[in-house]
Amino acid sequence: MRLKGEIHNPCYDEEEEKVAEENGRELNSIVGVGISPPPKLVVGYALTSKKKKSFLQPKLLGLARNMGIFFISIDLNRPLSDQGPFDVVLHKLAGKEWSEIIEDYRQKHPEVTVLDPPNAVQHLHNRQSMLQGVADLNLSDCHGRVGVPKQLIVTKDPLSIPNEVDKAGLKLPLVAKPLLVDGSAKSHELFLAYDQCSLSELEPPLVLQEFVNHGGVLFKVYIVGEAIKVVRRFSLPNISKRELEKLAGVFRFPRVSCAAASADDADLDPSIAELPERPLLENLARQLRQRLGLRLFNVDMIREHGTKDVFYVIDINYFPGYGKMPDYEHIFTDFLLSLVQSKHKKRPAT
Ligand SMILES: Nc1ncnc2c1ncn2[C@@H]1O[C@H](COP(=O)(O)OP(=O)(O)OP(=O)(O)O)[C@@H](O)[C@H]1O
Ligand SMILES: O=P(O)(O)O[C@H]1[C@H](OP(=O)(O)O)[C@@H](OP(=O)(O)O)[C@@H](O)[C@@H](O)[C@@H]1OP(=O)(O)O
Ligand SMILES: [Mg+2]
Ligand SMILES: [Mg+2]
Repeated sequence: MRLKGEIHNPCYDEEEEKVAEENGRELNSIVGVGISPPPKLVVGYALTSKKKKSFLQPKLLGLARNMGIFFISIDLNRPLSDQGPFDVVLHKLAGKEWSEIIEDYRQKHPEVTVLDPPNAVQHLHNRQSMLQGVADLNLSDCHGRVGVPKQLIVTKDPLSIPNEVDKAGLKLPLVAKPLLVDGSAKSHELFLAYDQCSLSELEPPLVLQEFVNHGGVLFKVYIVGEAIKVVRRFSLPNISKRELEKLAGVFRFPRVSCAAASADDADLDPSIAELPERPLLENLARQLRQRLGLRLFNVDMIREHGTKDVFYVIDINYFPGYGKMPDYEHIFTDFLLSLVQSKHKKRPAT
């Protein structure tokens, strides 16, 4: 017998199919034979193949299985309500159609924890709404200040950009980022602009953000429910005044901070590498969690070079590359189990 939600999905590669089948087979035998206790938690997932590979690693699946957590692939060709039953649905897929499906499912199945609500995820698909409100967070008394670099949104007419930048008082160099983040490679194509005239070469819609010197180190703050994990990553080096005077043009740069190579073990200047203080991160994460209505995201933070505690949030990502987060399998399984526990707590005693 096959479990509901396990019918062949053409998006699968063979390895993924095997993982899901193994999970399902085991779940069946546990439920059917009745030797082991029933699974505590069934997690349905709808993820891209890239995400399945990086997230559903054997170390996560193995630990989860031992804890009674089973991951089942959602079949995108069948109605979601016919699959499961799930306790949790994990999802990251692009497109309006999927958002509507998952929102409809959420409304009809309030007993299922959908991670995360599509309208909240949507908020991060636009680099303007993504950072809205970060500067207003109340982080006083909290071991540092957190802001957003000065930025300008350009939606049309590239020829007007130099003038708009001038009017807005934005200082060069600028980082140009596509306004919309839709999971495509194009939405991660970023440029550094060294002079005002060349800005008209850029393709709106985009965000122009002041480049903040930060010593070439970035802090990735991963959030999984209540848990926070921060890692250092390599980033763009400082740009000196001299360099700025010498250079003109817009230059595309690669995805520097996405590389799995962490800067955690590098021999770095301590004033640059020192992690933001824990109370600051806890406060930031708590407020962002509330404000965004999300439980799975990460925040890219930089420290203004030459300061001890002036930070900027430059990017927030939904369901980021947790596979690269140290200890992610324990953090994730603990989080999933905490969802069942909080559900039980909410249930009225009979
Ligand atoms: N305002 C800024 N000042 C200095 N460096 C910046 C700034 N904005 C971006 N960067 C650098 O460019 C990189 C990419 O920027 P950003 O994180 O906004 O793009 P992204 O495509 O959303 O990245 P991700 O892969 O994390 O989703 C950052 O990791 C950082 O190294
Ligand atoms: O590529 P990875 O798996 O590492 O994860 C990256 C993730 O890609 P994926 O969701 O397709 O996996 C990106 O998502 P989209 O914006 O493109 O939707 C974004 O969240 C990055 O910030 C993540 O890198 P990290 O911030 O964790 O270093
Ligand atoms: Mg980023
Ligand atoms: Mg991003």
